[in-house]
Amino acid sequence: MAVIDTAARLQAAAGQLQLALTEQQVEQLLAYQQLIAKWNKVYNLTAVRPDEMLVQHLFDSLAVVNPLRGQTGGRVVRLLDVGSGAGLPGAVIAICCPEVQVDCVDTVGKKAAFVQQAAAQLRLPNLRGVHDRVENLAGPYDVISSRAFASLPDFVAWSGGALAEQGVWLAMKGKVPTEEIAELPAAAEVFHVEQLSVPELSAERCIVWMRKPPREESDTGSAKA
Ligand SMILES: C[S@@+](CC[C@H](N)C(=O)[O-])C[C@H]1O[C@@H](n2cnc3c(N)ncnc32)[C@H](O)[C@@H]1O
Repeated sequence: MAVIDTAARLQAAAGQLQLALTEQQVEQLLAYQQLIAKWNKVYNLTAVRPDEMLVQHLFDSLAVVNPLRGQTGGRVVRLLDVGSGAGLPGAVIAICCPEVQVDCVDTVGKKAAFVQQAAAQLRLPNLRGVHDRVENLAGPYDVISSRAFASLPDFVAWSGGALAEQGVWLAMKGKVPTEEIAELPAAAEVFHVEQLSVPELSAERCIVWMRKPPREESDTGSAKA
């Protein structure tokens, strides 16, 4: 009964978010949530209680899927989810967007191993768990996402080396982080702050979209002396 209720809530949330999920994707999302709940004690994945995971983890992550598609236009892209923990939002993106190749990086080996295990069990060839510090990754990735990871200045500083020249950062935040935006280094600029509405959640949520500023001619070495 509980499973049926959960599936119905998930379908309703997907409808609210205007996401067309296949039956298989709904099953994968529910199975993913169950995997987190099952392995949480062993892998120390999340402090969120099992009965809160549907909204706080799944719905929250599902809310970024259409905004992401708005940026990529449905193209095949590489996405790096930084400080991904149990795979949030990376695993949810991998389930909903087969065209997105998702790498979830975390410094904690157990968490990266969990994502690898989830990818195998859920049969997701586009999902990979990477055990490393983001600072060590070179990419290039078209999109770099994070949720509950770090301040915006730290996020872009640590992951900038892995972002493609034309790539974008997708930072999931609660209230618009005005102070963090003001403290961004010159190497990153905000081009959009997108408000999100998460089903069954009254808290504020937004995406801060950032990119590398266009290079000056002098940066490219093509300017005349
Ligand atoms: C608060 S958790 C957020 C997990 C997940 N994104 C979520 O929303 O549930 C932050 C994660 O960042 C990881 N982390 C911290 N510094 C990191 C770094 N330099 N590179 C990769 N992962 C890092 C931690 O191990 C931790 O799992």
